[in-house]
Amino acid sequence: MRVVLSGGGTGGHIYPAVAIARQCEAENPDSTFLYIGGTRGLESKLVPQENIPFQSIDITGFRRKLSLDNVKTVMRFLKGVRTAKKMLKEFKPDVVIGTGGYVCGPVVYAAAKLGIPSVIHEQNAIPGLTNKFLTRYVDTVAVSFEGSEKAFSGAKRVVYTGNPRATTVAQASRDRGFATLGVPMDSRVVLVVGGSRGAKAINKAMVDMAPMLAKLEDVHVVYVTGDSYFDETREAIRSSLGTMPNHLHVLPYVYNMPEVLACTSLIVNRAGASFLAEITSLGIPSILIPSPNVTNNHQEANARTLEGGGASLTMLEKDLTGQALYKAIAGIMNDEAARKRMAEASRKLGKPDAAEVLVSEIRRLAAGR
Ligand SMILES: CC(=O)N[C@H]1[C@@H](OP(=O)(O)OP(=O)(O)OC[C@H]2O[C@@H](n3ccc(=O)[nH]c3=O)[C@H](O)[C@@H]2O)O[C@H](CO)[C@@H](O)[C@@H]1O
Repeated sequence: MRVVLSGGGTGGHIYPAVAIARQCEAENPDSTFLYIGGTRGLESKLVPQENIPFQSIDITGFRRKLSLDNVKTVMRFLKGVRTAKKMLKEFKPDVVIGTGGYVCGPVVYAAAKLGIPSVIHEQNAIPGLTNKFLTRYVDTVAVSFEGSEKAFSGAKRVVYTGNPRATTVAQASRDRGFATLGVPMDSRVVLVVGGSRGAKAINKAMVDMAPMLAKLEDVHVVYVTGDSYFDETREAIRSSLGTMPNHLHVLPYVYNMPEVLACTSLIVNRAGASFLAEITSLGIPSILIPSPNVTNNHQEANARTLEGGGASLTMLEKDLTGQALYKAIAGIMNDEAARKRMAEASRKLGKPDAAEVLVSEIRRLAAGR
């Protein structure tokens, strides 16, 4: 099968596309791929590292307010469609898959216009702008939440698949997670992350909380700042504590996140949909701090779903302080029964076979059925 993948901007749109490629390969090692991403998104760095052939087009997103920039965006979109058509005619895919983010707009639209079977995968319960626009052009919309089908009125076909990244993490090695972190096997690990790009508010709370962490017994705190905040955050912690404690591991980014998640006891995070699919696939309890700066406040909706199921605590950014975060972490890590109950509830919300379900839909389309 010849497959074009497109999605980007942030990790939450890129990794599901990579997970689809891995599942296609596992089922048929002769599968060939082309990933079409944006010139400026995180995908231009991550996809080549995954050894998936990568080509880029120049594209920006729409602003919600009327502005001159939107005129330029329309021009770039049309140019993007022309470029994508050329790439597709050359690669001759059996199927084209978009996983959200601006860049998949022109690529999936071009595929539909050329009559190539196409699919979009939506990670959130509320669709993003690009996927909403593409809904009426594609053959299938694959959704991550059961019941979110109704958000895609006008689609030819909507299928509940879950998020394919759930399958990747379900297969990851826990031992390799401990080994790459350099902590003893079976340590209790609390992982703190601010989505795929880091989050200033979480970084500030972590700096304030750092002196309290020594009170958590037998716990390793792995704290991922995001590339662009790494130096300043690490320095702030060092200067507040005078040293970097052994049980605190500050990292800019984690490239083998599935393995690190596999050895995590509790996660503190934003509430991006791909991350949530991953942590429920593994049954990890969580404290979620939804980003207040996303379309339709969809991260709070994501977080409330997990909280409602008993898998998570939601902490709104306006209530986030070092003290409040420490209290929430200690409350869960010092109460093993509560942590286990949350873990069980988290696992109940997971869908670890998502990639298989989605790839079987992709095969059906590629075979022209
Ligand atoms: C600000 C914004 O618009 N965020 C959106 C974006 O979030 P974002 O890109 O942050 O997405 P998620 O939090 O859902 O996923 C992040 C992905 O990056 C990976 N990862 C992250 C950090 C790291 O160090 N290493 C690593 O590999 C995670 O394992 C995960 O696969 O896409 C999500 C869709 O999925 C949306 O729900 C989010 O609202």
